[in-house]
Order: sequence, then structure tokens, then C-alpha cells
Amino acid sequence: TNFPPGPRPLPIIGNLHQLGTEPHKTFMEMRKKYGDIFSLKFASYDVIVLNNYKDIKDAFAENSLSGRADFKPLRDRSGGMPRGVIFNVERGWTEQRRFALKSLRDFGFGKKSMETVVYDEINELIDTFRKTIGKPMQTQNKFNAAVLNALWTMVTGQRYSHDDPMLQDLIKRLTSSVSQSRAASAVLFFPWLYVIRNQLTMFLKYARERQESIAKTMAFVKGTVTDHQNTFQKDAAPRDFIDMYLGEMEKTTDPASSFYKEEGLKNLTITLLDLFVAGAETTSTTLSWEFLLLALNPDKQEKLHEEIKRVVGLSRLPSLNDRPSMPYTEAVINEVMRFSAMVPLAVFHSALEDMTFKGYTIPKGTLVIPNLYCAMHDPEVWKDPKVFRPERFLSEDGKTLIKNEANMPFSTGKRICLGMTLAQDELFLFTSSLFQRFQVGPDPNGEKLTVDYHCASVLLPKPHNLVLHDRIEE
Ligand code: HEM
Repeated sequence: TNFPPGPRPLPIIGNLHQLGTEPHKTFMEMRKKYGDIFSLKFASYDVIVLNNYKDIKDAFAENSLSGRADFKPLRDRSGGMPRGVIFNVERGWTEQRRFALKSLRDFGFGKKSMETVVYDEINELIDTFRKTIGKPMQTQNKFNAAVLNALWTMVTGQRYSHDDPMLQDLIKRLTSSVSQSRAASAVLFFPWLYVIRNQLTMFLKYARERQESIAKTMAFVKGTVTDHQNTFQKDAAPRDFIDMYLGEMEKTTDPASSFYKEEGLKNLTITLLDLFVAGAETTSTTLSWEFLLLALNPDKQEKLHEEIKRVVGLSRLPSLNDRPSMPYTEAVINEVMRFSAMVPLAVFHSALEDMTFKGYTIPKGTLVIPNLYCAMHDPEVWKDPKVFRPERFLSEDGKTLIKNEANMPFSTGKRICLGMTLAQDELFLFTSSLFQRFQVGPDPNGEKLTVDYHCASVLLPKPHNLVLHDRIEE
């Protein structure tokens, strides 16, 4: 066999001890020695790491590299077998993914109704921000509420106020589930460790709280589904995503379908959970990165504000129709996503069958890790990857947005982020509306701002304070 080269693994743990605190950077170092495609062992699992954006693109265009690993903790999360979207495979994944994409598109992705939903959140956020003018404040939890609420409204038809205890509680739980998770967590690779941890849970307060929190989120989502079932009207226009899903279940007669009866309901709960886990924290963390990076780069922030003022003016909120005339705004968003590389290793894929890729033999079950961070910081692709420079996405005259295939914050191929269009629309609306009105800078009495981050399965800026000024009222 011709498996890619890589560092020699130790017995039992393989190379897990070599990952360090920032595996995406460790992989960039290993790439210098072993090449673009190299192999590792995580406990008993074979792993290949892809670093070059072309390899990632080619690999994920293939169905056979679009599987997910069958880890016991993930199976347990969805009731003993893969369900929903993120960790589902085969027929169930195809069905749930296709349905979610289509329904969210019909309901909101890129549509007016979605714009209306997001405006409600933007208006509340503007009110909140205006109360903090001139005072140090943290952005992250404020973006969280707005973004999660928009998603919640599209999916369940219900909107909360940003300081609603229920909404705040849900945010706290989703945030800790994302910020405490690690991409290469030991419990995934050592099933016995997972079993021991679950037994220890009875003794460890923090672990017990974690499990209770997952159960609470689940119960909350199930409650919303039950409310919809009780008020569902077959022939009425669907009120939201859940209604569309219940309609799809009504139509389903094939017992092997993931929409069929009880199985359909189980998939609904997990799909909903997947949308919240994948959609809320990611979009709001991107906005936090954006505020931080623009506070550190006031000249870029002025250019952004100038474009908004020139195209939209200051008397109405920007809309998606303005987007084609606002290349600088788009370039800023692209550069924020490239620079922060917020989901550095995406979600691990796995090989669904024995195959060959670029001359290497890849056995079925091999984990495939796309190093998106490397693609977006590759010195061979980007002249100055460590510099925040939106202009790299613009033509020389600044009038045209230039895409770059290596910028892949949403991954690529068959498993590309399901919420990409929604996220891009939301980021445009939040960015243009907030920088139309506010100017953001460091706290003059606070610590020096840096781009340091906390590395979990997403990269979160370290807690920091910013100070806002209101350009319209001051
Ligand atoms: C800035 C915002 C976002 C970023 C950077 C992001 C990034 C990603 C990445 C890197 C993946 C992994 C793809 C792979 O496995 O190769 C992913 C998957 C996914 N994302 Fe997003 N995402 C964002 C927002 C959203 C939103 C708003 C939603 C939902 C409304 C969402 C739903 C999903 C789902 C369901 C998956 C799993 C797809 C599958 O396995 O087929 N994401 N996202």
C-alpha cells in the first residue's frame, strides 16, 4: 500500500501527543517536512491531513471522501445512530441536507422575509449599542443574541427580546458547547475513556452540569416541536421551518425514509440542534472578529464607512439590493473570514470506501482533516497572510470584487456549509448597518488590543473591550 508519509506514531496514542494547543499550526509545520498530504494516527484511527487548497477542493468534490467518522459520543448524541445533518451519512444525510437547504432557501436564504427577520435583530442591536456609547463593552454576547434569535425566528416562528432569560440561557449553553469542544478530543478516539468519563459524571460537578445542559437544550427544542405538532394545519401555508418539515413527514410513505413517522421526528430534533449549533456561534464570532479587526485597522474602517455612506447614505438601512454596488464591504467580510479562519479544521470527513487519491491509497474509514487555516494562510498563495488587507480581494481600481478559491471559510464540495448563503447575507446586513452608524475603537484605558484567540473547535478572540461612537447622533 502507498499511504501518505508522516511522523512515526507511538503505540496506543499514535500522534495525539504531538498536536499541541493549535493543531492547525502544528500541521503547517509538519507540512514543511512531509509535504501537502501527510498522515497521522489518532489512537487506532488512520488520519490524513490536507493542507493545499487544491487538494481540499479535489478531495471534497468526491462523494467517497464526504463521510463522517462513526464516533460513539456523536452517535449517542442523536439517540444511538447517526441522524440530522452534521454527523449523518448516506441516505439520511442526503435527505436531511437537501430538505434543510431547500426549505431555508424558500423560507429565507436570500429572500425578503429573511431580510425582515434580520432587520428586527439589527434594530434591537443598534438600540443596545447606543446605550454603551463611549463606554468599554464586550461585543460577543450581544452578537450572539441577535444571530441566534434570527435563526430561531426563521426555524420556529418565534422571536425573543435579546435580554429574555430563555434566550440568554440557550446562548450560554450553545456557547459553552462550542467553546469547550476540541476538534481532536480524546474521548472520540478512546471509547473506553468516554465510558469512564460518563461514569465519572456522577461525581464531577462540571461534567454533570454539561450533561444536564445538553438535556435541557434538547428538551427545549422538543417542546417547540410538540407545540408545532399541536397547532399544525395540513393545508395552511407553513409558518416556519418546523411546519415545512411536518408537511414533509405527512407526505412520506416510505418506511425507509428519514422523514417517516417516529424516525422523522427524531431526525427533526437533531437537524434543529445542528442548525443552532452550527449557525449561531459561527456567525456571531465572525462579527466579533470583524469588530476587533476593524478597531485595529481604523483606516480600513473609514473606507468601509465611506462606501456605505456613498452608496446607501445615512437615512435608511442598507439592503441586500445594495450589495452588488458595495465591493469594499464584501472585501472586508472576505478578509475577516480569511484572516480569522474561524473553523480552522472544518469538521473531520472520513473515507466511505477504499480509494486512491493523488496516487495515495486511502483505506475505508480513514479520517480526512482539511486544514482550512493553512489554505487561508498559505504563504504560497497569499503574499502577506498575517496582514489584514481587504484590498487583496479587489481589482486594482477597487471597483470589482475578486474571489480567490483558496479562501474557503465554509469548506468546499459535497459537505460545504449548509448555511453559507444565509451567513453571507447576514454578515452583509450586520456589517453594513452597524458600520453605517458606529465607529469602533480600542478602550483607551484598557489593555492593548491583540488578535490573540482561544483555540477550541472554533477560534474565538480572547475577551476584550471596545468603545463605540455614534456617527449619527454625536
Ligand atoms: C460565518 C458563519 C459560518 C461558517 C464560517 C461556517 C463554516 C462551516 C464549516 C467549515 C463547515 C464544515 C464543512 C465540512 O465538513 O467540510 C460547516 C458545516 C455546516 N454548517 Fe456552517 N458555517 C457558518 C454558518 C452556518 C449557518 C448560519 C448555518 C445554519 C443555518 C450552518 C449550518 C451548517 C451545517 C448544517 C453544516 C453541516 C453540513 C454537512 O455536514 O453536510 N452554518 N459550516
